[in-house]
Amino acid sequence: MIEQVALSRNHTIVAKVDVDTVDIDFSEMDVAIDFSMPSAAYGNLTKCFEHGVPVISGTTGWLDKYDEAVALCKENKGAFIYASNFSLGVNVFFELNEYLAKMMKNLDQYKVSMEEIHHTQKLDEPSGTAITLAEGIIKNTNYSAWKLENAPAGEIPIVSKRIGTTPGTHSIDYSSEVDSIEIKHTAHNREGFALGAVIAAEWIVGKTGVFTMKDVLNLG
Ligand SMILES: NC(=O)C1=CN([C@@H]2O[C@H](COP(=O)(O)OP(=O)(O)OC[C@H]3O[C@@H](n4cnc5c(N)ncnc54)[C@H](OP(=O)(O)O)[C@@H]3O)[C@@H](O)[C@H]2O)C=CC1
Ligand SMILES: O=C(O)C1=N[C@H](C(=O)O)C[C@H](O)C1
Repeated sequence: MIEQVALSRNHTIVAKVDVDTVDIDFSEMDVAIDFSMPSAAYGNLTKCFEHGVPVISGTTGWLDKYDEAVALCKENKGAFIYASNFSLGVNVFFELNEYLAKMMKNLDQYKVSMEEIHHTQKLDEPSGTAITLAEGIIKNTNYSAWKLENAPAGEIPIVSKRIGTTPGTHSIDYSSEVDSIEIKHTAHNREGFALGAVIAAEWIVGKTGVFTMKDVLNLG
Protein backbone atom coordinates (compact mmCIF):
# COMPACT_ATOMS: atom_id res chain seq x y z
CA MET A 1 0.00 0.00 0.00
CA ILE A 2 2.90 2.36 0.81
CA GLU A 3 4.54 1.54 -2.51
CA GLN A 4 1.27 2.17 -4.35
CA VAL A 5 0.74 5.54 -2.65
CA ALA A 6 4.39 6.58 -3.12
CA LEU A 7 4.34 5.75 -6.83
CA SER A 8 1.04 7.62 -7.28
CA ARG A 9 2.81 10.70 -5.82
CA ASN A 10 5.69 10.37 -8.30
CA HIS A 11 8.28 8.89 -5.94
CA THR A 12 10.72 6.13 -6.83
CA ILE A 13 11.16 3.05 -4.67
CA VAL A 14 14.92 2.41 -4.56
CA ALA A 15 14.87 -0.48 -2.06
CA LYS A 16 12.42 -2.83 -0.43
CA VAL A 17 13.54 -4.46 2.80
CA ASP A 18 12.01 -7.66 4.10
CA VAL A 19 12.83 -10.14 6.82
CA ASP A 20 15.21 -11.98 4.43
CA THR A 21 17.12 -8.91 3.18
CA VAL A 22 20.85 -9.23 3.83
CA ASP A 23 22.43 -6.13 2.25
CA ILE A 24 20.66 -2.80 1.95
CA ASP A 25 21.94 -0.16 -0.47
CA PHE A 26 21.28 3.12 1.35
CA SER A 27 23.11 5.26 -1.21
CA GLU A 28 20.09 6.27 -3.31
CA MET A 29 17.64 6.76 -0.42
CA ASP A 30 16.17 10.14 0.54
CA VAL A 31 14.03 8.56 3.27
CA ALA A 32 13.00 5.17 4.64
CA ILE A 33 9.60 3.99 5.88
CA ASP A 34 9.42 1.14 8.40
CA PHE A 35 6.23 -0.82 8.97
CA SER A 36 7.66 -4.16 10.10
CA MET A 37 7.57 -6.17 13.32
CA PRO A 38 7.89 -5.11 16.95
CA SER A 39 11.08 -7.21 17.19
CA ALA A 40 12.59 -5.70 14.00
CA ALA A 41 11.73 -2.00 14.15
CA TYR A 42 14.54 -0.77 16.42
CA GLY A 43 17.25 -2.57 14.42
CA ASN A 44 15.87 -1.15 11.17
CA LEU A 45 15.84 2.39 12.59
CA THR A 46 19.39 2.00 13.88
CA LYS A 47 20.65 1.11 10.39
CA CYS A 48 18.93 4.17 8.91
CA PHE A 49 20.42 6.53 11.52
CA GLU A 50 23.89 5.07 10.94
CA HIS A 51 23.55 5.67 7.19
CA GLY A 52 22.15 9.21 7.57
CA VAL A 53 18.76 8.27 6.13
CA PRO A 54 15.70 10.01 7.67
CA VAL A 55 13.20 7.44 8.85
CA ILE A 56 9.44 7.23 9.34
CA SER A 57 8.36 4.49 11.73
CA GLY A 58 4.82 3.14 11.94
CA THR A 59 5.64 -0.15 13.63
CA THR A 60 3.91 -0.56 16.98
CA GLY A 61 4.85 -2.65 20.01
CA TRP A 62 8.56 -1.66 20.29
CA LEU A 63 8.26 1.58 22.28
CA ASP A 64 10.26 0.38 25.28
CA LYS A 65 13.20 1.35 23.00
CA TYR A 66 11.78 4.69 21.81
CA ASP A 67 14.04 6.80 24.07
CA GLU A 68 17.10 4.90 22.83
CA ALA A 69 16.01 5.51 19.23
CA VAL A 70 15.63 9.23 19.94
CA ALA A 71 19.09 9.36 21.54
CA LEU A 72 20.67 7.51 18.60
CA CYS A 73 18.92 9.78 16.12
CA LYS A 74 20.26 12.88 17.90
CA GLU A 75 23.76 11.39 18.20
CA ASN A 76 23.81 10.83 14.43
CA LYS A 77 22.14 14.20 13.67
CA GLY A 78 19.41 12.21 11.96
CA ALA A 79 15.71 12.74 11.37
CA PHE A 80 12.92 10.58 12.76
CA ILE A 81 9.16 10.43 13.13
CA TYR A 82 7.28 7.71 15.00
CA ALA A 83 3.49 7.66 14.96
CA SER A 84 1.27 4.89 16.32
CA ASN A 85 -1.14 5.88 13.56
CA PHE A 86 -0.29 7.89 10.44
CA SER A 87 -3.83 8.44 9.20
CA LEU A 88 -4.82 12.10 9.02
CA GLY A 89 -8.19 11.33 10.63
CA VAL A 90 -6.68 9.59 13.65
CA ASN A 91 -4.27 12.47 14.19
CA VAL A 92 -7.25 14.84 14.37
CA PHE A 93 -8.94 12.25 16.63
CA PHE A 94 -5.91 12.36 18.98
CA GLU A 95 -6.47 16.11 19.40
CA LEU A 96 -10.22 15.65 19.90
CA ASN A 97 -9.53 12.98 22.55
CA GLU A 98 -7.30 15.35 24.55
CA TYR A 99 -9.81 18.19 24.27
CA LEU A 100 -12.66 15.96 25.50
CA ALA A 101 -10.49 14.56 28.32
CA LYS A 102 -9.79 18.11 29.57
CA MET A 103 -13.52 18.83 29.70
CA MET A 104 -14.28 15.56 31.52
CA LYS A 105 -11.48 15.91 34.08
CA ASN A 106 -13.65 17.17 36.95
CA LEU A 107 -16.87 15.28 36.09
CA ASP A 108 -16.33 12.32 38.43
CA GLN A 109 -19.69 10.74 37.61
CA TYR A 110 -18.33 9.71 34.18
CA LYS A 111 -16.06 6.66 33.86
CA VAL A 112 -13.92 6.32 30.76
CA SER A 113 -13.33 3.13 28.78
CA MET A 114 -11.81 2.34 25.41
CA GLU A 115 -12.31 -0.29 22.72
CA GLU A 116 -10.09 -1.08 19.73
CA ILE A 117 -10.92 -3.55 16.96
CA HIS A 118 -8.37 -4.86 14.41
CA HIS A 119 -7.83 -7.75 12.00
CA THR A 120 -6.90 -11.16 13.36
CA GLN A 121 -3.30 -10.99 12.00
CA LYS A 122 -2.37 -8.17 14.35
CA LEU A 123 0.45 -9.21 16.73
CA ASP A 124 0.19 -6.60 19.48
CA GLU A 125 -2.57 -5.61 21.90
CA PRO A 126 -3.72 -3.11 22.76
CA SER A 127 -3.02 -1.27 19.51
CA GLY A 128 -0.39 1.47 19.46
CA THR A 129 -3.18 3.91 18.67
CA ALA A 130 -5.12 2.86 21.79
CA ILE A 131 -1.99 3.42 23.88
CA THR A 132 -1.53 6.93 22.42
CA LEU A 133 -5.21 7.68 23.12
CA ALA A 134 -4.88 6.40 26.71
CA GLU A 135 -1.77 8.54 27.20
CA GLY A 136 -3.73 11.56 25.92
CA ILE A 137 -6.40 10.91 28.58
CA ILE A 138 -3.85 10.31 31.36
CA LYS A 139 -2.08 13.58 30.49
CA ASN A 140 -5.30 15.58 30.84
CA THR A 141 -7.24 13.85 33.67
CA ASN A 142 -6.69 12.15 37.03
CA TYR A 143 -6.43 8.69 35.44
CA SER A 144 -2.98 7.27 36.22
CA ALA A 145 -2.62 4.29 33.87
CA TRP A 146 -4.37 2.02 31.36
CA LYS A 147 -5.02 -1.71 31.63
CA LEU A 148 -6.35 -4.38 29.27
CA GLU A 149 -9.89 -5.40 30.26
CA ASN A 150 -10.65 -5.11 34.01
CA ALA A 151 -8.96 -1.98 35.25
CA PRO A 152 -9.09 -0.91 38.90
CA ALA A 153 -10.62 2.49 39.75
CA GLY A 154 -8.42 5.29 38.47
CA GLU A 155 -7.13 3.27 35.49
CA ILE A 156 -8.50 3.21 31.94
CA PRO A 157 -9.87 -0.17 30.81
CA ILE A 158 -9.02 -1.04 27.18
CA VAL A 159 -10.88 -3.84 25.39
CA SER A 160 -9.01 -5.27 22.36
CA LYS A 161 -11.02 -7.25 19.80
CA ARG A 162 -9.63 -9.09 16.77
CA ILE A 163 -12.29 -9.53 14.08
CA GLY A 164 -11.82 -10.58 10.43
CA THR A 165 -10.00 -8.00 8.33
CA THR A 166 -11.01 -4.90 10.33
CA PRO A 167 -8.45 -2.17 9.38
CA GLY A 168 -8.73 -0.32 12.72
CA THR A 169 -11.57 1.08 14.86
CA HIS A 170 -11.03 3.01 18.08
CA SER A 171 -13.72 4.32 20.39
CA ILE A 172 -13.66 6.11 23.72
CA ASP A 173 -16.67 6.15 25.98
CA TYR A 174 -17.45 8.29 29.03
CA SER A 175 -20.46 6.78 30.82
CA SER A 176 -22.47 7.96 33.81
CA GLU A 177 -25.66 6.55 35.38
CA VAL A 178 -27.74 8.77 33.13
CA ASP A 179 -25.94 9.06 29.79
CA SER A 180 -22.79 8.49 27.81
CA ILE A 181 -20.56 10.35 25.39
CA GLU A 182 -18.70 8.37 22.74
CA ILE A 183 -16.10 9.41 20.18
CA LYS A 184 -15.04 6.96 17.50
CA HIS A 185 -12.65 6.72 14.56
CA THR A 186 -13.19 4.04 11.92
CA ALA A 187 -10.61 3.31 9.22
CA HIS A 188 -12.44 2.11 6.09
CA ASN A 189 -9.26 0.58 4.63
CA ARG A 190 -5.46 0.78 5.08
CA GLU A 191 -4.79 3.50 2.51
CA GLY A 192 -5.00 6.32 5.07
CA PHE A 193 -2.09 4.87 7.08
CA ALA A 194 0.09 4.61 3.97
CA LEU A 195 -0.84 8.08 2.72
CA GLY A 196 0.00 9.68 6.09
CA ALA A 197 3.35 7.85 6.18
CA VAL A 198 4.24 9.04 2.67
CA ILE A 199 3.21 12.62 3.52
CA ALA A 200 5.45 12.42 6.62
CA ALA A 201 8.30 11.06 4.46
CA GLU A 202 7.92 13.96 2.01
CA TRP A 203 7.92 16.44 4.91
CA ILE A 204 11.01 15.14 6.73
CA VAL A 205 13.47 15.14 3.83
CA GLY A 206 16.09 17.87 4.46
CA LYS A 207 15.21 18.22 8.17
CA THR A 208 17.18 17.17 11.27
CA GLY A 209 15.54 16.19 14.54
CA VAL A 210 12.79 14.11 16.13
CA PHE A 211 9.27 15.09 15.11
CA THR A 212 5.65 13.94 15.39
CA MET A 213 2.65 13.95 13.05
CA LYS A 214 1.47 17.05 14.90
CA ASP A 215 4.47 18.88 13.38
CA VAL A 216 3.82 17.40 9.93
CA LEU A 217 0.13 18.31 9.88
CA ASN A 218 0.58 21.61 11.71
CA LEU A 219 -2.18 20.66 14.16
CA GLY A 220 -1.45 23.50 16.60
N1 LIG B 1 1.36 3.61 12.44
C1 LIG B 1 0.41 3.24 11.59
O1 LIG B 1 -0.29 4.07 10.99
C2 LIG B 1 0.21 1.78 11.32
C3 LIG B 1 0.99 0.89 11.97
N2 LIG B 1 0.93 -0.44 11.66
C4 LIG B 1 1.89 -1.27 12.33
O2 LIG B 1 2.87 -1.69 11.37
C5 LIG B 1 3.38 -2.98 11.72
C6 LIG B 1 3.22 -3.89 10.52
O3 LIG B 1 1.84 -4.16 10.36
P1 LIG B 1 1.29 -4.92 9.09
O4 LIG B 1 1.67 -4.20 7.85
O5 LIG B 1 -0.14 -5.18 9.35
O6 LIG B 1 2.06 -6.29 9.21
P2 LIG B 1 2.47 -7.32 8.08
O7 LIG B 1 2.80 -8.59 8.79
O8 LIG B 1 1.47 -7.30 6.99
O9 LIG B 1 3.79 -6.67 7.50
C7 LIG B 1 4.98 -6.68 8.21
C8 LIG B 1 6.07 -6.77 7.19
O10 LIG B 1 7.33 -6.65 7.84
C9 LIG B 1 8.20 -7.60 7.26
N3 LIG B 1 9.29 -7.89 8.17
C10 LIG B 1 9.39 -8.84 9.13
N4 LIG B 1 10.58 -8.76 9.73
C11 LIG B 1 11.25 -7.74 9.15
C12 LIG B 1 12.54 -7.18 9.31
N5 LIG B 1 13.40 -7.69 10.20
N6 LIG B 1 12.88 -6.11 8.56
C13 LIG B 1 12.03 -5.62 7.66
N7 LIG B 1 10.81 -6.12 7.42
C14 LIG B 1 10.43 -7.18 8.16
C15 LIG B 1 7.31 -8.80 6.99
O11 LIG B 1 7.89 -9.64 6.05
P3 LIG B 1 7.34 -11.14 5.82
O12 LIG B 1 5.97 -11.00 5.30
O13 LIG B 1 8.32 -11.69 4.84
O14 LIG B 1 7.40 -11.79 7.17
C16 LIG B 1 6.07 -8.09 6.43
O15 LIG B 1 6.23 -7.80 5.05
C17 LIG B 1 2.61 -3.40 12.97
O16 LIG B 1 3.38 -3.08 14.10
C18 LIG B 1 1.35 -2.54 12.94
O17 LIG B 1 0.79 -2.31 14.19
C19 LIG B 1 0.08 -0.92 10.71
C20 LIG B 1 -0.75 -0.06 10.05
C21 LIG B 1 -0.78 1.36 10.34
O1 LIG C 1 -1.76 -3.39 12.95
C1 LIG C 1 -2.55 -2.60 12.36
O2 LIG C 1 -3.24 -2.95 11.40
C2 LIG C 1 -2.61 -1.22 12.83
N1 LIG C 1 -1.76 -0.86 13.74
C3 LIG C 1 -1.63 0.44 14.30
C4 LIG C 1 -1.91 0.38 15.79
O3 LIG C 1 -1.44 -0.57 16.45
O4 LIG C 1 -2.54 1.28 16.32
C5 LIG C 1 -2.41 1.49 13.56
C6 LIG C 1 -3.69 1.03 12.94
O5 LIG C 1 -4.69 1.00 13.92
C7 LIG C 1 -3.57 -0.29 12.21
